[in-house]
Parts: sequence; C-alpha cells; structure tokens
Amino acid sequence: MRVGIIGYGTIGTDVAGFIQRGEAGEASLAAVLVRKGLTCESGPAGKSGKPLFTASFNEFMEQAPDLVVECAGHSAVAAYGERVLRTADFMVVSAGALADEDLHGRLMKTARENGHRLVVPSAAIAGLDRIAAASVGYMEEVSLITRKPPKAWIGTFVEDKLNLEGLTEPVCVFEGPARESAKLFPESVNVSAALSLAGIGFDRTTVKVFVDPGITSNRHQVVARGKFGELQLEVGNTPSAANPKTGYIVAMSVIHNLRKLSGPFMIGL
Ligand SMILES: NC(=O)C1=CN([C@@H]2O[C@H](COP(=O)(O)OP(=O)(O)OC[C@H]3O[C@@H](n4cnc5c(N)ncnc54)[C@H](OP(=O)(O)O)[C@@H]3O)[C@@H](O)[C@H]2O)C=CC1
Ligand SMILES: O=C([O-])CC(=O)C(=O)O
Repeated sequence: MRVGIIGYGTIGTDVAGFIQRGEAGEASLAAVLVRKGLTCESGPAGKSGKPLFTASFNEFMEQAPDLVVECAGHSAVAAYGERVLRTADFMVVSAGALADEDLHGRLMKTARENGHRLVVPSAAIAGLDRIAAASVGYMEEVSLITRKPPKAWIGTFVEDKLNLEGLTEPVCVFEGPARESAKLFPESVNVSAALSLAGIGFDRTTVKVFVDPGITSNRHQVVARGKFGELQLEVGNTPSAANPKTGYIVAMSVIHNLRKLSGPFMIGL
C-alpha cells in the first residue's frame, strides 16, 4: 500500500519515520505534501525511489498513493479531501473538520461515488470500537471531559482569556455539544469529533474542556451508557516534545491503522 502524508509537523514526521523504518506493515511511503518547498534533506525523488517531498498537490497525487493520511489541520481536510477521495482512501487525523456537516457530506459522497474510504483513526482517544458497537443499539449518553496542562493551550484562543502561567486551579473553558468543541479547538479537541462520529453524533455528544495546572499529561475521560451497558475510561497521553497539544499516541494510532489496512490481520476495530 502506497501512502501519502499531508503535513510534515509533529504527527506527519513521526508517521513518516515509522513507515520508513518498516514499522507500518505492508505500507510504504510514496510522497509527503508540505506547505513551502522541501523540508526534507533527502530531497525529491520519484515513484520507485525515496518518497517525494513536494509543495505541489498535483505532483503529490502523481505518486499514486493508495491512501493519504492528513496530518495538517482542519483547513487541509477541506482543501484536499474531495480531490484525494477521487483516487485514494483518505485518513483524517484532524477529525474535527468533519463537524462541518456540508464538508462531511461532500467527502462521504465523493468516497462513495469513487469506491474509496474516509477513515478516522482513534488517535488520541480510546474505546471507539466499543462506542461504535454500542451505537448499534440505543444510547442514552456519550460524554467527554478533556483536560490538558496550561502549556498545551499556548497558541489557542484560551491564551487570550486566561493567564496560563498564573493558574493554580483547573478552569473549565468550554461546556457544550461536541459540534461546538470540535470547531472551537481545531488544534486540540479533535477527540470530541472522533467520539461523536463513532457514537451518537456531534449534537448529542457532550463535552467539557479544562485547562488543568495539576497534570502533566493530556487526559480524556469518556462516559457512555445505553442498551449495551456502560463504559467509563480515561486516557493520559504523553505530550510530544515538538507540540504539547498532541500526544505521541496519535502517530502510533495512525501506524496501527496502516498495519490493519495494508495487511492480512485486523484487530482493535
Ligand atoms: N484526532 C486526534 O486525536 C488529534 C488530531 N490532531 C490534529 O492533527 C493536526 C496536526 O497536528 P500536529 O502534527 O501536532 O501539528 P503541527 O503544527 O506540529 O504540524 C502541522 C503541519 O502541517 C503543515 N500544514 C498545515 N497546512 C498544510 C497544508 N495545507 N499543506 C501541507 N502542510 C500543511 C504545517 O506546516 P506549517 O509549519 O507551514 O504551518 C505543519 O508542518 C492538528 O492541527 C489537529 O487538528 C492533533 C492531535 C490529536
Ligand atoms: O493529543 C491529544 O491528546 C488530543 C488532541 O490534541 C486533539 O484531540 O486534537
């Protein structure tokens, strides 16, 4: 399976590294779409050699990826999604972009018409296998509490509202439906979108978001109840050195999914 990556930041770099070290099952790296010129010293190459690093979307798609992994943010999902799905599967890490109903609908239509798949990895959250299975029956509740340390909020709108360095107690910066949280925190609460898509949708999934000076990991708590029974889980993601908003687990989850999609064995669905 030939893989293309959009975005060579924290997640994209890790995903590319895993693939190039042969840790992604049958997947090989075909091309990386970057924003400005080349960011990799290995330089340009073609279909058969090293992966191509390019700022041209057309050149990127000419490498004939079977699957493209988006690791670049909400705007990249909107900019490239439909064009990718005409010829390849599309794995969306910035799942919050799908809170835009119109965009989500267009991507689904393009995928269906062209026989490709829109794939959302679990990334920073857990338990989506069970939530998705549970949603086959009636569900009364799916809720999420996301907490991250102050440094994870630098560069977000929260920085303008709070003195992040001076916090001594957790502060709730959002409470409401997942559709709003996914749009309000494009770089840091994509987990609410993945949870919504697995379960009862963006409008019934409820979310609280905290800046918490008492923790060092990015923490997500999920509670769900329904015909299946109930689920309570909490994950603590180690923030990556390059971007404290993002856990290392996100790239690892992408690789787990590449192994599943490219190989003969699937588990953790
Ligand atoms: N589903 C989940 O659980 C999670 C999802 N995410 C999502 O993943 C995204 C990426 O995270 P992360 O890697 O940590 O972020 P980074 O900011 O470290 O990296 C993003 C990279 O994408 C590049 N980029 C942006 N737009 C484009 C474009 N149009 N074409 C090519 N490259 C582009 C940026 O380039 P430049 O430097 O030029 O801006 C940057 O190099 C986040 O914005 C978030 O939406 C993150 C964590 C968890
Ligand atoms: O990595 C995390 O813990 C979650 C995250 O940034 C997101 O959901 O966008």
